[in-house]
Amino acid sequence: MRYAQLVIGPAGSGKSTYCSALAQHGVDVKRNIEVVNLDPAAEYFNYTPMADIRELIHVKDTMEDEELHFGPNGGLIFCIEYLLENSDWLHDKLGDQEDDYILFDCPGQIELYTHLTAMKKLVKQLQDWNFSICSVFLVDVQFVTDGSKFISGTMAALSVMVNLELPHVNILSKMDLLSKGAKNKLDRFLEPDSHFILGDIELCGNTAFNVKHRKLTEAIGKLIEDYSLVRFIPLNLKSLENVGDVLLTIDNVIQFGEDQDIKTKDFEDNDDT
Ligand SMILES: Nc1nc2c(ncn2[C@@H]2O[C@H](COP(=O)(O)OP(=O)(O)OP(=O)(O)O)[C@@H](O)[C@H]2O)c(=O)[nH]1
Ligand SMILES: [Mg+2]
Repeated sequence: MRYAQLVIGPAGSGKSTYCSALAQHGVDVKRNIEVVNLDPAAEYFNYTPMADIRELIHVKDTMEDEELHFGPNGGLIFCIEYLLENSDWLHDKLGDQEDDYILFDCPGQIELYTHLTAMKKLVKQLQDWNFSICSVFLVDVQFVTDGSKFISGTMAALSVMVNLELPHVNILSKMDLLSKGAKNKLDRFLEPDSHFILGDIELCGNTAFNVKHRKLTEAIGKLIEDYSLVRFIPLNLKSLENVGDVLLTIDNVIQFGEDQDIKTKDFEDNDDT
């Protein structure tokens, strides 16, 4: 078995920073964590990738091509489909090391995860190569600090979960940037309590539309609460302990380390006899 995190989320949510921080954390705790760059338009990241899609195809190739003439978003989708058609390239780059742990740093176009099929096909390919994989959806915490934004962030997470059909972890990134007041408020959101979230939704006038709209928001809030549909884990990359905890949560989801535990236990049992 091999292990992977599909690191996804909106543009600028901190995916590449997360990947490089986790790779560095791996070095600190003597764990091998590799990163693969899957963003064909990436300009800068702070890690040494074990594979980089830009070596295969760059989004500029698709935009400058006389026949294709894509814009940046269409070009990106073309690149991911091109990668799927040339999966041998990725297979070679990934090698076949048992117990490998790889982060896939994905592009920031949210439509790739909410309704297009290219990412799903990529996931299927990785599973066929024996990867235990989960999606890690990053949301910039600064975009969910009031009630209505929190609900819309939650709905975005939910549509990604439904589309990818993978074990899934939602992360609130950039916690280090949050003020103390905002942090306290967020704590109330994180214990799903739709009444608190709803109390934080501003009503601009009591027009018939606003009243209806509020009812809808309440219904969605209640649905999320009653079914515990979406949970977020806050991540502060500046806290070593927090990074370790988040990694452990994800390890459990992809069952990383379970074999090792069993092996250790067998050994201990043998010792007793
Ligand atoms: N303070 C702080 N800044 C962060 C953190 N994570 C990311 N940033 C900053 O946010 C910006 C975007 O970060 P990236 O890691 O490039 O985000 P991304 O999701 O990879 O962006 P795209 O690949 O363009 O979609 C950069 O300026 C980062 O320095 C964080 O945990 N704390
Ligand atoms: Mg990036």
